Formats: sequence, structure tokens, C-alpha cells
Amino acid sequence: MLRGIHVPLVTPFDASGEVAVDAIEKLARQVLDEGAAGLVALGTTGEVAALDPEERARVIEVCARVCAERQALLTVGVTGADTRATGRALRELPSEVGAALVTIPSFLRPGERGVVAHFEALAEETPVPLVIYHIPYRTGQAVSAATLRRLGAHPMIAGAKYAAGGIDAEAVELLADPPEGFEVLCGDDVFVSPLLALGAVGGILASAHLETAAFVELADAWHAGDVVRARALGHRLARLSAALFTEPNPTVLKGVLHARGLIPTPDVRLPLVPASAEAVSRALAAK
Ligand SMILES: O=C(O)C1=N[C@H](C(=O)O)C[C@H](O)C1
Repeated sequence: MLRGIHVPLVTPFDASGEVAVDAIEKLARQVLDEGAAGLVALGTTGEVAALDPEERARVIEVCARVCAERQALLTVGVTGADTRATGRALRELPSEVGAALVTIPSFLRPGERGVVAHFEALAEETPVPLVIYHIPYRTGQAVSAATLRRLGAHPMIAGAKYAAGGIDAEAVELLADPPEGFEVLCGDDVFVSPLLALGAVGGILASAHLETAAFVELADAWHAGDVVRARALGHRLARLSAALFTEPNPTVLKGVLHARGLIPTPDVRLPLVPASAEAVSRALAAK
């Protein structure tokens, strides 16, 4: 269900600060035409925290329309300050949504027993399969491979977006023996090639707005066991990803997309500030 490259779309803004829905639609079509398996709406890259409820609904609506046309998976980022609020947000998802990307509420650090209780409660009430967004450096909560494996045995937990900030021992342990039907996607762009080598089925990668076809080729090459092609491509794309993440995501990416005429402005909403001209130039030059 999750295999392939999924693009967490930016939310472009026009000169008056409104969400540029046409630009989202164009980006969505472009990345799916280049082979992405799906879109992720309302991720960190989409500046979800800075969007009001009507804007979020508009973003989902346009992504759902394009995904339906292309028969691609639409995953939506769902967050809440606690389990009850997250459950409510899941139940309110429109019927076109195919999966939900869910984190542990940040800042609370509920402990691993709390993590299990959170996801098991959500798995019982969610209308769509869940993808656990494992990002301990943002949630503040470590989660072991054993816990992810236990959660992955639930039929409504389809997989995890793995973003531990590197390849850690837990990733190696999880990918050595994932539960039946549980799929791991890479969520740290620079590490996608090594995580694919370990057995990840794909990635949710902001960098794949650019060079989408090359990221798809990278995943295909690892899946086909073509190590020589995969390794060289992985090194090249890691340089691009590193350049895109020198300042907070999605500021540099938006600068590059704007410079290429793909979005109307490079604007982000506070507390993000636009990327420096140097960072954007370096990312434009990255090969
Ligand atoms: O929004 C996302 O999904 C992603 N967010 C990460 C981040 O902002 O750190 C990066 C990743 O490419 C996908």
C-alpha cells in the first residue's frame, strides 16, 4: 500500500498571502506524472500549523481530486494535542483520504506505554489506515523497534514514516523483521538511500518535489537489487537533499520552486522566515 515515493506538498502562497490552490494542483500533477506513488497533504512541509481550518480543507480537496484522477494514495497529516483530539481529527477526514500520518503529541513525552496506548486507541477508531510518524527529535519521545513492531501488528497500522535523524540501531532492528504487512517509509531525505538498502519500501520526501523521477528510480533500483545504480544515484540525491535542508524546511525548497517558476512566491508564514539567497543558490546548483 505504501510502496514508492510520496511527496509532502508545500503550501504555496500568492502575493496577497492567500493559499495558491492552482499552484498546489500543478505541483501535484507534476510529481504524480513523474512517478510518485502518492501525495501527503498537511505535513510539516505543507506548513500545516500555520494554516487555518478552511485552508486545510482546501488543500485536502485539491490533493484528493488529483489523487483520484491518477489513482494515487492521498495521505493526510493528522495531529492533535492529545489522543482524543487526534481521534476526532481522524474521524473528520474526508472519505477520499487513503491514509493518515500521525505523530505522538509533541512536548508531552508520554513514555512508551503511553505511545502504545495512544496508537492502539487511534487504531480502534480511525476510518483509514495509520502511518506512525516516528520523529523523536521533534516529539521528544523515543520509541523502540519493539514498540513499533508491536504497534505494526495492528491491522489498521499500515506502517511508519521513519525519521530518527539518521540510521539508528532501532531502524536496523525494525527492518530486519517488520510485522507482516507493516511498511517502513523513510522520512529523513538525506538517509533515504541507506534506509531503502535496509528494506524500507519508499519515502515521504520533501526533496522529491525536485527530481521526482530520480527519487522514484532510486527506490526502484534498490528494490530491484541494482546496487551499483542505486548507490551512485543515492549519493547524488543526498547532495540535493542536504542543500535543501540547510535552513528550516520548507524555506529553501520554496525558494527553489519559486526560482523555477513553479510557485508564485517563496513566502512562508511566521515563525518561519524565507531562506537566505545563498541557501537557495546552493540548492539550485546542487547536482
Ligand atoms: O512534511 C513532511 O512530511 C516532511 N517533513 C520533514 C521535515 O520537515 O523535516 C521532511 C520530510 O522530507 C518530509
